[in-house]
Amino acid sequence: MAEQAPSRLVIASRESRLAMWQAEHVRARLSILYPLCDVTILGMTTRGDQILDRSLSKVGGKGLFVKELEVAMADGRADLAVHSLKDVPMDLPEGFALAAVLEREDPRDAFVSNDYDGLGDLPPGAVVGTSSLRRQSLIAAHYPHLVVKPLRGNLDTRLGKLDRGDYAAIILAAAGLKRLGMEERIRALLAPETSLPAAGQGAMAIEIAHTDTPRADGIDLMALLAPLNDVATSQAVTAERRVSKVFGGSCQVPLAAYATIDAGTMRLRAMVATPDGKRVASAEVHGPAVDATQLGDQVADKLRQQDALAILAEAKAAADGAA
Ligand SMILES: NCc1[nH]cc(CCC(=O)O)c1CC(=O)O
Repeated sequence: MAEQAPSRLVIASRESRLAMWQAEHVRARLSILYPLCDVTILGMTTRGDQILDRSLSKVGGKGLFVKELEVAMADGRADLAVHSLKDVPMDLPEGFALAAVLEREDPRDAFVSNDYDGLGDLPPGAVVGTSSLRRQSLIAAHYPHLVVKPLRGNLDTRLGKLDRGDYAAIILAAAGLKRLGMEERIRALLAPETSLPAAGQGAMAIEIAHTDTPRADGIDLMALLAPLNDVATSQAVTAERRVSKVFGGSCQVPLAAYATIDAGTMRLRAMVATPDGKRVASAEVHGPAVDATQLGDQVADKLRQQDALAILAEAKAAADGAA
């Protein structure tokens, strides 16, 4: 039985093309589930979208993409927010919760270039664009002859900078390109063995304001949105985000965590590295997918045994030094 829906629901979203695509996807699915409910999208600009001249890890991290949307929900201007899960901090502010994690798109990193077929084809000194510390570390570790330069902005901005010739190649999440119908720009998909994905990459999440006090209209949003939750994705990202949380949980750290599930068994891989790629800790665990949180803790323990904390301290010192 479908939950009782209100006559109207408002989705808060960033205004980038990818964010709007994702909000529209959720809007369409809710309209099918609750045909009598009028679902609309409230587009808004966040601080993360405005600050484009500095690396996010230096101006406060990914939370900058979600704060304004949370304020809209707290004010009653919106009922839910759709996010790329990768941009959602590990700990949500008091009074907010994730109501659903949607089925994952391709979680891999994509190599995008107009002239080259893959990282292995780039000549020494070629400039690769990415602002992700994780991608930077991985490139430095596997392809030390390449030069990594920062690259910020939404997908169209980043592709524009590539096309202008500022970079020989750029690395982007495959999920965003696929969702926006730009899959043909992908020259190569990076195997998880080379470029282990970030926690939550490729998954969308729905956030709601959530307290013990019921809403004035008596609507149980958590129950209303539950049918959009994908159990396997939810288990995978629970494990991945646990690893991230154990190590300080932000994009200020070069950390990868990636879980796959086969017949109820999870394989969880995780990695931390210094930005120069010289020190890397990586670990892997297997176990029942329902034990996602414990698997996250186990892989974090294994990383710690390989000096992950010292590696992260070195990464942080390097980042602070560069700021
Ligand atoms: N860091 C920004 C961000 N957040 C989510 C995505 C892509 C879509 C996704 O992972 O779901 C991107 C762009 C990128 O990393 O290239």
